[in-house]
Amino acid sequence: MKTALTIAGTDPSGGAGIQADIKTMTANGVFATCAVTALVAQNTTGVKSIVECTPDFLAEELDCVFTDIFPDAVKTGMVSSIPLIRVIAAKLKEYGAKNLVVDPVMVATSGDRLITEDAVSALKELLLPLATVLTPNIPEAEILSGMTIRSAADMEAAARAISEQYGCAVLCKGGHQINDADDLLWRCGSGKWFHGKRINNPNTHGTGCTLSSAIASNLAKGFDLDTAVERAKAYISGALGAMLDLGRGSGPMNHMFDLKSIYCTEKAD
Ligand SMILES: Nc1ncnc2c1ncn2[C@@H]1O[C@H](COP(=O)(O)OP(=O)(O)OP(=O)(O)O)[C@@H](O)[C@H]1O
Ligand SMILES: Cc1ncc(CO)c(N)n1
Repeated sequence: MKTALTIAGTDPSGGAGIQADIKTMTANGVFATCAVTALVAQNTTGVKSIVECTPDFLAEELDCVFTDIFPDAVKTGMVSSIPLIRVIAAKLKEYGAKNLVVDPVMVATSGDRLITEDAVSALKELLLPLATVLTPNIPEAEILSGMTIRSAADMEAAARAISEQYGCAVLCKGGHQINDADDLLWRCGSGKWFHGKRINNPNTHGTGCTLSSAIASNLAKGFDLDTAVERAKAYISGALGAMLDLGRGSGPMNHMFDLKSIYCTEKAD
């Protein structure tokens, strides 16, 4: 069985963060492992408080995974602070991690910060250059590119600039700002749009975590990046389309909407 590792923060309400990542990886047919960066007391209405793991503890978590169940792909989500980013970058390099999906998580849907302001430059300098693909939403793409994004053409310009600066592919998510379900993948000097059908579901807690984990799962299974994105979009559309309605805020999706296909998605050689 193929394996994937998520390095991220927690969500006790289960719809985002490491909990969403593990559900997504499982539902996409890979064995999920995880290293926690921060314990986040949050639910569908917002973040209450954050307790970070120490850098030494995170390093030990990563050693435990990499020396035992080596991941076929890795996803990073909430990386929280400079000392944790340093550890993550060092360990990814030390172990030669492959198929790295970096979700540059900055602010939760609720508006709460999930990375300290001073750590954004460490994220750029240390983590982005290691990525196979980055998955910024519009506000994150604006911060990474220094550009203002108001249109699909702006998304293309920003994704291209970020891709050229950090030497990796960039999936700029249209998200809730521009066209909800249409995302642009910039790779190898050209762009490709992935059009999704907009689903009228206000419960979008954890969509970013879920998409990046689904991409990592499909890379782990050996699909190329375009196909991995295509499959991840189909998965998130299914999870949103199941119209789960839980919690008092923007609720979680149904990650297990299609349980019967879980073990039938291995890539045919
Ligand atoms: N209403 C919708 N219908 C269909 N697809 C959607 C909808 N909303 C978001 N998506 C898709 O979900 C994926 C995640 O995008 P989104 O922009 O929501 O991420 P995000 O802002 O990083 O998420 P988060 O809210 O977890 O921080 C993208 O592929 C996007 O196109
Ligand atoms: C831990 C964590 N990571 C990412 C997000 C963004 O959805 C969140 N709410 N919580």
